[in-house]
Amino acid sequence: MTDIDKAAVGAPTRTGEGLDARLLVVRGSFRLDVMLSAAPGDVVALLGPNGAGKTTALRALAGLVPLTGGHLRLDGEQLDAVPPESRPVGVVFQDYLLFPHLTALDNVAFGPRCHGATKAEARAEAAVWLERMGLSDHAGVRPRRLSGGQAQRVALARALATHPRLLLLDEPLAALDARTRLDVRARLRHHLADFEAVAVLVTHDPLDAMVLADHLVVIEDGRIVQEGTPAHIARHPRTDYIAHLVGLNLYRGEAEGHTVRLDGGPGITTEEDLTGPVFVAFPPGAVTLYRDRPTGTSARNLWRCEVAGLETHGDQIRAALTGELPLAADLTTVAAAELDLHPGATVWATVKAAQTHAYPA
Ligand SMILES: Nc1ncnc2c1ncn2[C@@H]1O[C@H](COP(=O)(O)OP(=O)(O)OP(=O)(O)O)[C@@H](O)[C@H]1O
Repeated sequence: MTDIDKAAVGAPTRTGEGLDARLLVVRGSFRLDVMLSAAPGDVVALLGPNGAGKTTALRALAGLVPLTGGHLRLDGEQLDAVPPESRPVGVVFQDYLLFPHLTALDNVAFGPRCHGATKAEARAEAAVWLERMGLSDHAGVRPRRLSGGQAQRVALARALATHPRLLLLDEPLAALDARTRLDVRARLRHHLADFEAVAVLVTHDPLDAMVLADHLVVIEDGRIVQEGTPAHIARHPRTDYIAHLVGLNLYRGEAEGHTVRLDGGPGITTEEDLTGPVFVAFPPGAVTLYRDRPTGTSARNLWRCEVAGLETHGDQIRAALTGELPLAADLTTVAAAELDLHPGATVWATVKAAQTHAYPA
């Protein structure tokens, strides 16, 4: 099954429920052209580097940026021409965008009120949502007295209180510090699991995407370069950007049996027996480094490299290597000291065939 086949898992149902969109937006020299489909209950994450077009896609779904072409259907209804305020869409922005002069309760009540509820109904609904967010005690508080995590929970309550058929989240955790982020991520996961409509999340952070979404859409330069489940994408990256995100060395070449000949580079011996264009990936932790050419190693892959740079990576040292094969290798601080690694040092890198993973390109 290809990645595009896998996308069908999140396709709208035959009754037309869910999201079915082709977003074509031209802004100056930038062109976004992405197809998005999702069934009710799906959480889709748009992931990609700066300037890839994620926010433009989200704003197009919200109606804040007009479509240059394509279509946008939600639960069978054509939304292209529906103004943003009339769309059944809830939006949560990175910087919350709460009304500073309204209390938390009235911020949340604003959503239902705009959708026609009476003041009393809207406030009753808002109280329920604040309670679900664990914020009943803060109902009378204005935004400037809320922490970042609390403000983001109010913003989420405000979006959910309108019972949107499409929930859009633009980098919802980006403004939070690491600890708050953990807490809000866990809560968000819980609320998204209960959410019965389609949710689309924009993020830079692979962890947010992996934890929160069941379908990832990776956008680079206005186009979808890969989509599928988080587990599939983490194991089968198809671009350097994704490989880097999930922490893998990635190469492209031509397989003949257990050997993959890289374009203009050396061969890699792999576990898989394949023929034709393939990707080969292996984690930096699978690389063993030696200062002298090792003898008697059972590893099938051996390359002569040069250390280009060293940086700490968690409790490990990550070495960037150039030479026969550019690669990243992780080693302990003790090992790095024993090998006397420094930029410019020559090293030999080995990787066992069993630790590589090859798959058709
Ligand atoms: N108002 C605008 N007018 C013209 N071009 C714009 C406008 N806003 C954004 N762009 C361009 O559209 C492209 C996509 O931007 P967008 O903000 O959608 O990317 P992104 O993936 O969300 O990036 P980031 O992660 O940095 O937010 C960029 O090249 C940007 O320069």
